[in-house]
Amino acid sequence: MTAPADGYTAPAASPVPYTQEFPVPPPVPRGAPLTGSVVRVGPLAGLEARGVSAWFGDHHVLDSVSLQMRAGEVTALIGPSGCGKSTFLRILNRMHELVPSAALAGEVLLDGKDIYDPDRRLTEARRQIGMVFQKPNPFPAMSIYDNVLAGLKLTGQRKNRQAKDDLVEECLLKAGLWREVRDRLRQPGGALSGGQQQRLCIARSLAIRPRVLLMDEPCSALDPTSTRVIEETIAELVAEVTIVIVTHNMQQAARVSQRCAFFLAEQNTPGYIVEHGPTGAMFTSPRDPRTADYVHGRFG
Ligand SMILES: Nc1ncnc2c1ncn2[C@@H]1O[C@H](COP(=O)(O)OP(=O)(O)OP(=O)(O)O)[C@@H](O)[C@H]1O
Repeated sequence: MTAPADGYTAPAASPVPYTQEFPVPPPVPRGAPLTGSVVRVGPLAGLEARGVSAWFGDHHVLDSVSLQMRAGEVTALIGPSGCGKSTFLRILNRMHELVPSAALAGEVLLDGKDIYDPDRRLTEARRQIGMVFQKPNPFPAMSIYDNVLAGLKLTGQRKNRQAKDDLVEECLLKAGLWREVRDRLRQPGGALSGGQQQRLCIARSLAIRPRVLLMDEPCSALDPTSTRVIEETIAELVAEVTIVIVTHNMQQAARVSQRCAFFLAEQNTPGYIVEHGPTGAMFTSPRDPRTADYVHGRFG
């Protein structure tokens, strides 16, 4: 990883206290029991970014971002458009390097081990750290059943029929979709509603047993009811997979996350983290007035 030298220094956060009340909605209960047979995955894993900077060609888009995303928690990345949240998320599972002009510096540690270590395989990092995108992207002509299993082929895993059936049920159950589709598993994924397609994508991600799930505005294309279902799914999943979510919806960040990081890119400077901490504190008593302005919708 190479870093162009550009002499940029991130502005220091202001210590001005902020006291206005913010109506934080009640959080979705975490780790509620799932109905059905659930096979637990491996131990929970934490993710840590250390001094991550990113570029697209000469465009410096992230500057020295450090953040701990704790095991078994939902961390929400918030901030105005263009401040580098999606870029940061894509760095967390080595997708950033798919862009030909992209460069980065820093470390991303999964359980203390750098996923960018040259001795570690790229496919292993992507298997352990799954991604759900803004727009649901199931394979539209492929059956619901085969969509769930699609990642297995990519990772070279082979299973017998019974093991596949069990895995499909388990993942659809965890994604909150099983009851709606159990009688039509052979129908195409493209025939589902947008919200159902997004849950199918979550089920597909879970089938390869990730230790971290990255979600890039997973509800932005969905109606409020589907959004609520996905949020409940997130609350259940976090008992077994660490989640990092980018959202523009402050109510959603408050509902689903235990911790928040506020990103900002001011006046054509690269994005950086102004402030991060427990979600309740970020919304009710942020340390920096820019955080307060953002979470109260005064800009962005
Ligand atoms: N593939 C790319 N090639 C070149 N520049 C890019 C690319 N992807 C993102 N950028 C630039 O990087 C900066 C950060 O973009 P990014 O999408 O990470 O921000 P964001 O905070 O996620 O924005 P939004 O909330 O609108 O999705 C922007 O200036 C954007 O134009």
